[in-house]
Amino acid sequence: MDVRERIQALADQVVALRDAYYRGSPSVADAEYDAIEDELRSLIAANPELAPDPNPLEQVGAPAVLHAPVRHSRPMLSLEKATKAEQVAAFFDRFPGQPVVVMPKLDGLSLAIVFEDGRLARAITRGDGTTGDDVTELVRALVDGVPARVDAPGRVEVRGEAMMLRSTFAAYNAAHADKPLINPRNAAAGTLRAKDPATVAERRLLFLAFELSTDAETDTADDLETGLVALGFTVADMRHCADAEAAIAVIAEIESRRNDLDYDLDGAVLRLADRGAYAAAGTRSNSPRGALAYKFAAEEKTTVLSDVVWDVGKTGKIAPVAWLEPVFVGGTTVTRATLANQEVIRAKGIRIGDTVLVRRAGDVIPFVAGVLDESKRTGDEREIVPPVTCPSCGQALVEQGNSRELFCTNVSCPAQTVRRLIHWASRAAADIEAVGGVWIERLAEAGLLERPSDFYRLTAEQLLEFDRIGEVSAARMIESIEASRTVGLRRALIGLAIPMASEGTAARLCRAGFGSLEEVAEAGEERLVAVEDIGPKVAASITEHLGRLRPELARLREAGVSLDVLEEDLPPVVSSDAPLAGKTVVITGGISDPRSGEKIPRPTFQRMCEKAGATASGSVSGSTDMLITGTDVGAAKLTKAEKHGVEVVDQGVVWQMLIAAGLA
Ligand SMILES: NC(=O)c1ccc[n+]([C@@H]2O[C@H](COP(=O)([O-])OP(=O)(O)OC[C@H]3O[C@@H](n4cnc5c(N)ncnc54)[C@H](O)[C@@H]3O)[C@@H](O)[C@H]2O)c1
Ligand SMILES: [Zn+2]
Repeated sequence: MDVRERIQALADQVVALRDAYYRGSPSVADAEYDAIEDELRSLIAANPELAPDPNPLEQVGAPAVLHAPVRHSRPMLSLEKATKAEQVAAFFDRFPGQPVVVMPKLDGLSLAIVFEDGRLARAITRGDGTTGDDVTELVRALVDGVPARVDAPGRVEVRGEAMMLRSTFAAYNAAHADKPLINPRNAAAGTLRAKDPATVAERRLLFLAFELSTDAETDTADDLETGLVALGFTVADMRHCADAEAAIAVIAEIESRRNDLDYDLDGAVLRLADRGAYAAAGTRSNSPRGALAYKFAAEEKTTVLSDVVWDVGKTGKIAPVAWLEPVFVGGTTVTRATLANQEVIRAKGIRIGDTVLVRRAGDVIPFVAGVLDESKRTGDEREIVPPVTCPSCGQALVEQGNSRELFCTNVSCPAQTVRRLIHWASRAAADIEAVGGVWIERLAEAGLLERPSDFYRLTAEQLLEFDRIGEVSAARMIESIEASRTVGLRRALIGLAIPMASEGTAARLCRAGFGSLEEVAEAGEERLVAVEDIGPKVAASITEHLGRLRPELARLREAGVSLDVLEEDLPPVVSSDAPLAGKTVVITGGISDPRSGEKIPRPTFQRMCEKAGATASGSVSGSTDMLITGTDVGAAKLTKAEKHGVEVVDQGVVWQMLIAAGLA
């Protein structure tokens, strides 16, 4: 194929892929689409005379199907892309002396919100950049962060991104396993295409603002962020940077914090902070000159599903694991991903041999989001058939719940035994660091390990029988096991892998006054449900399983393993004049000691607040009294705090209280 043909083929592909994407059913991952655009861009740059006409790279979006078309006051453009530090430096060089803000490039859906004489008049999607869809009613009903009124006369237009939070996305998919959403961006776009807000009520969105334009006579701040905040908007997290070096540092920081946020971002945006300067910089055919997008590594890619293996877990659950052709996604090479359960596989229509979309975003385990383009099928794909017997012990499996999860109920199933032993030795439990999973498996095969208490009977002599264990490693293993005898109530309970009992459950039992694992085993369901956040199902599971494990608890005790509550797991002793007495607090952002500037891990700071009488909770809700903010606080948390009328207090104020009370 000559260059002319290649350019035409790529241009056709770009048009077709955009069309599918803007209709809501992308056929490739964004990273793959971007690669096609990049190739086309560089071929055209090298052969400008061969540029196709029209050139899709000079157009925005796609002529989407519009229900209620509205023309934009000014085009809604794309952004120029950068991937290198030099490009950031070149941007600063173009605008000497101009202040620049750096903010996350939010991976949602752009909206223009128009106010007339203070009232919300219209909300419009980007569409093809010139004409978008009127989605005012949907925005009023479903999008947080768009005020119904602003205190400004004339015409005010605010642009920004409508985002589905990752937590909303996960909750929706958990509740609708039969019809899962593929990713938050697509979900946001789909929400604003709905005919009736009631049908998508569980798919709330959050609007984060990043652009402001007003009539000449309207007196608002020159600084973009100040202007948006004054109008009452939640603003994309903007940071002023004086030079390229500072901007590059902020970009790196945004990328490193990417996993801590509750929304997807696919890069960072640099933009002139002064509204007048941004407007004066003007535009190219499809992007503003006063902004630049720095792209990060993709969190979604497509790859081939080469097989599905059914894995036996520590509670006997048999879960499908996707074996993938290696793919670089979310910063690492992924070869395995979860497929949840047989109902999810069925709902998504996945087959072995399919090209699947793999997502690894935030702290979640990589998972197969679905099949994007069924037309890629060759006919050689195979159906995924769930097993009827346990792959480890051969016992017939039982199905549980709506998602028809499969379980092996054989208590002496070898695969489960090994998983439980590995779990006992894991960091969150007994933390037997020197005995890894492979050795646990060998020791179990050799008949030396069957239950947690067996670890404490192992001798160096027994270990030395194994080919690849020498004196030094045998001694290390024994020492590591020895040290784990002080495991205590909380971590022992975690280590015993009681179904439905989480790490939080174990912590709450300790704080509720239980002194030992035996006491929990004897408590009975009634006493257990009295503990905060422990429901009847969890209580029943604890009672049943700890009852069955009574002989094992006795063996652990006999081996000198502590199953008593440890001082570190008890609630701190609070004096009556404690400065935060009775307050429920949420801590967010980076924490550092104002006296030394030293970074303080959040659990350490939380512990100090608890000593000052506070009860710490993980998320802002109606029962929160105070949101304690450190550095780089996400906009979503602040919006939520505002919504619930929660007092927002800077960490500095709390540090002063803690220091004055002698608690820090
Ligand atoms: N998978 C596919 O087949 C396919 C097809 C077409 C497009 N796409 C994807 O769609 C995306 C759209 O590309 P594009 O060129 O239209 O948009 P872009 O990547 O150039 O970004 C422009 C958009 O970024 C948004 N944005 C987010 N945060 C912002 C901020 N802080 N400041 C300013 N703008 C901000 C705005 O909504 C703006 O419309 C790309 O990520 C591309 O990969 C995918
Ligand atoms: Zn089994």
